[in-house]
Amino acid sequence: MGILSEAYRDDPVKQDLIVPLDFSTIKEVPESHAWPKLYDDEDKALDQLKACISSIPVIDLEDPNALDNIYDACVTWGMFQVINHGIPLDLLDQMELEANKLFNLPFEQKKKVVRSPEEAIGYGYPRITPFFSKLMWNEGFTIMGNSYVQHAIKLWPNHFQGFCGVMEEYQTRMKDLGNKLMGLFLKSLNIPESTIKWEDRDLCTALHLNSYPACPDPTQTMGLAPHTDTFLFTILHQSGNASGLQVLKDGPGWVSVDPYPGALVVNVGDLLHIISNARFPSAVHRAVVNNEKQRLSFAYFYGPPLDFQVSPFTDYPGCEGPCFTSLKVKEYVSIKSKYLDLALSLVKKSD
Ligand SMILES: O=C(O)CCC(=O)C(=O)O
Ligand SMILES: [Fe+2]
Repeated sequence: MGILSEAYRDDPVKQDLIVPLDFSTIKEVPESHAWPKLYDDEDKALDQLKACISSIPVIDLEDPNALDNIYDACVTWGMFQVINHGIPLDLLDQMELEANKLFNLPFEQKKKVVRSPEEAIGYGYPRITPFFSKLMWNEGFTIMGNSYVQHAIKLWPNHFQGFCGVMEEYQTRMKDLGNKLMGLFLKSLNIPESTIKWEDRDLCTALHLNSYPACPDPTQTMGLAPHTDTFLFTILHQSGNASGLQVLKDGPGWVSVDPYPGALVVNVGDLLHIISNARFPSAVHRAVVNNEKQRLSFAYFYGPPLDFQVSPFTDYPGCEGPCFTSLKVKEYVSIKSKYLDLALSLVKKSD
């Protein structure tokens, strides 16, 4: 955790881009959060049509064809949903209860655990906020390792154990699932596991809880601006009661990724894009909001140790050489935190 904070320390964020609005008191979208109109009724109808003709695949991890399905989904979408993933559904329910408990605290309480300017952990607006001229309709809480303990004690001095137990269990289960998915990604790309080796305890992971409060005019604001995730891949749980996640696809444009009962969303991030030598796209995605209910999502970011050297794997038929320079994870994290969506192009090899 310390090392990742180091990577962020060079770029402290201004306080007003960290502390969210007290959304519970807001009756209309303020100028600070008004993005150019996102969609109108025609777009909405089009979205529904697109959802009928193309949607990201749902893959059963116990299906004998899971590996081929994962490869196809990653090449086509950089994203898929998984079922039979081994995460108990009641743990997902408990996560929702705990996240609700946190985000529904009075604003003054939540401010006690606000992220400090050079850190990645704690409560606040998304960390990508400084790259956009408008603020997002989102409040989040980031956990790395056991950082949640100090925060939970501040929030609930006498009953922090419930929150802590669930966060710990969730991270342990996510890491196991992450290891399993990592093995499948490598297999699907024909990359020998021996070329990508690290100690489990050194993995760089983070858990980010997102809350998107119901919004008086969802067409006017953005829940989470378009981005790619930095690490290898992300495992996302979205609460079942509201859609919001969208993935960008050549052709149809923004395609909704609606919650599928019991499924988790998995998306390719920048580092897997680099390792796959651009065979897997790093999924560009965003979240929109709705005017009826709060939406929650939990993103678990799975990354290699920060000292790991990331190199494109080029030993496959038809490969014309590496598309990216090889670099350490912490170097890439630092480039990403300075340049966001330009980061991948900055590490691209010139012809
Ligand atoms: O809320 C969502 O569906 C997306 C969250 C996300 O992309 C993130 O936290 O990086
Ligand atoms: Fe994301």
